[in-house]
Amino acid sequence: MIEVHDLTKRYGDKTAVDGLAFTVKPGIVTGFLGPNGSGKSTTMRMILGLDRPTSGTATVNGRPYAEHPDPMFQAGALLDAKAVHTGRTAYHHLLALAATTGIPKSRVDEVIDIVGLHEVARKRVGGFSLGMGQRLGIASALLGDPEVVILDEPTNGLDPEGVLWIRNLMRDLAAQGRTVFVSSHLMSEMALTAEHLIVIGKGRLIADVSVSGFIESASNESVRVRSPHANALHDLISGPGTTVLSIDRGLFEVTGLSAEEIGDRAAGAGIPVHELTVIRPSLEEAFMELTKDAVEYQSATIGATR
Ligand SMILES: Nc1ncnc2c1ncn2[C@@H]1O[C@H](COP(=O)(O)OP(=O)(O)OP(=O)(O)O)[C@@H](O)[C@H]1O
Repeated sequence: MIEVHDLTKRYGDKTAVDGLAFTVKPGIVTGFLGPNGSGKSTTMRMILGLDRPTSGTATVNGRPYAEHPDPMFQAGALLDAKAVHTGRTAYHHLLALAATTGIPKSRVDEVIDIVGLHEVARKRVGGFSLGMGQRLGIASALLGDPEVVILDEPTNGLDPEGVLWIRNLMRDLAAQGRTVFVSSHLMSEMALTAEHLIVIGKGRLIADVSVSGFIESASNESVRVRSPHANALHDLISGPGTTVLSIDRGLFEVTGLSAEEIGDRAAGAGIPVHELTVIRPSLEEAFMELTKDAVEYQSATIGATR
């Protein structure tokens, strides 16, 4: 379990994290979402005792991470996969980590198997691909068989096979009862992996919501309907609780009525319909909408691409 209370981090006059409060529960994957620069890495670093909060607290399994006598067994993290000694083999990198933290040698072979690095374990890390480096970073995180696993953008730059592997691994770790906290700036990726979401923007909490709740609130659908009898159709579907936008001649975008209702009404009135399309915003669009006021460097064309 991770608990964050009123967590704030300032760098000079820049507030990177601004009064964050949330709980990350065991047994599920929790996605930590936010646009670039929103404070995800800084928050994770404070949870792991690598940055000192300006104010507030972050605890792992009930205590600040650094105050645990056995931190490697409490939480394992992948923050920067490139932070390894490139001259060492993967095996020796993990062995050195294990030796300095009182973890038995047998666990090194176990984590190498878990992450599928068996064939390259005796090769120097300097020659590793990005995906192999991510796997090694995850092996290091799992070395202490920790209750809490924290991964900062673990799928960044990976090929589809690597993305799928990490997705399944996170789900398995959660199914084993662990707390899995994973950051991303991609809503679509989190929708496939996480059960719960903590969304931040400009260091502030924007949403603490289940993925299914987010999808439900995001699926604010509308219906596009086209008919050569534009006026008759307009009269038929207009009314309280319905919004009818005229897009083009005979083409309307309707909210407040389902496609079935519109189709049935038109059929009942003998009005021909040439198009009936349900329009649902993508999760990525819903996420952009949610965080639009909290994006640090907004592109001028963002609206035009929707
Ligand atoms: N050591 C530092 N000194 C000054 N400013 C910093 C420092 N570390 C982070 N920041 C600033 O704090 C803000 C939050 O950064 P952070 O890296 O935590 O965001 P993020 O959500 O992880 O972003 P990204 O997805 O781009 O990695 C940014 O504006 C960043 O420039």
